[in-house]
Amino acid sequence: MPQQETRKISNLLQSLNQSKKKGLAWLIDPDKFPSADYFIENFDWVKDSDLDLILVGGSDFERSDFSEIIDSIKKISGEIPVVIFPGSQLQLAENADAILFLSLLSGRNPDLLIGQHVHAAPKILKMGLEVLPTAYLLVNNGEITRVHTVSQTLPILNSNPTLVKNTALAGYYLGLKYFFIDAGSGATNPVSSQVIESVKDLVPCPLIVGGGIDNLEKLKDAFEAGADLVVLGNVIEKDPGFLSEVLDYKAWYNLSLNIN
Ligand SMILES: CC(C)=CCC/C(C)=C/CC/C(C)=C/CC/C(C)=C/COP(=O)(O)OP(=O)(O)O
Ligand SMILES: O=P(O)(O)OC[C@@H](O)CO
Ligand SMILES: [Mg+2]
Repeated sequence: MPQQETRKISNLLQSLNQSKKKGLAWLIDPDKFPSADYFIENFDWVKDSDLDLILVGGSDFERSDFSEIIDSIKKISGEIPVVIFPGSQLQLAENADAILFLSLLSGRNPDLLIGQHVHAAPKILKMGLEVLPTAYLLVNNGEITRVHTVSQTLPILNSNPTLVKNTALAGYYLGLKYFFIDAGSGATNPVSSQVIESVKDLVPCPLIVGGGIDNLEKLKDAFEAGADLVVLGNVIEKDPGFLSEVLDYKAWYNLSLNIN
């Protein structure tokens, strides 16, 4: 029987959702992972920060050293959970703290709705990873990013919040517990506030938002629209210093929630 004893990340996401405090996740793309030394030199301070989560995954990753990369990340993560954000069932490692068990609901590619999952499930059971059943929706202004190409699916349009809502509701009725709306890595336009608000109003679950969020204004828009956890990837690759700036902003934002 699967043992679902560890619920550390589940509790973390639920508590962000219930407290209305905002969380930040840093996405590390293993394809672009520079070296363990680069990480320690530039990000050793992260273990003492209030970063909520580190996600690791990529659309194209095919190397066999996924768990070595996670080991290197663990050197700078301290108590911050390291969670797999898998592009495929090849991105699994038992030294991670949990896995986003994604089903790509915005598309109609059966392999990403249930196929990869059947291959991954017995491996995950053996590894004893905490599993986070997650509805994954790609939503943007029609741009084709890497994840669309790899998944052979089209995004739902920001201009069609009704379809996003109906898709999220179907995911909720299927029993999925976490919702991740992603514009795609490096998207020019992030998920719109209207889309975030409409899912937030409908689904009483932790809401993760990412893709193309590359400045504080876009981060603020996502927080205000109702994202519980915002994912940043490309912007940190381009400007590692932005991570500390954004963490300061999150601290200020959460403090202002207490005051208002
Ligand atoms: C449940 C398991 C084990 C697998 C299923 C995995 C599913 C459904 C994946 C959905 C489609 C997919 C390919 C998602 C990839 C998401 C991801 C990790 C994106 C990270 O960003 P990149 O797109 O690699 O960024 P760059 O374009 O910057 O390289
Ligand atoms: O790299 P960015 O654009 O921040 O996107 C992060 C993540 O949501 C991609 O799946
Ligand atoms: Mg990638």
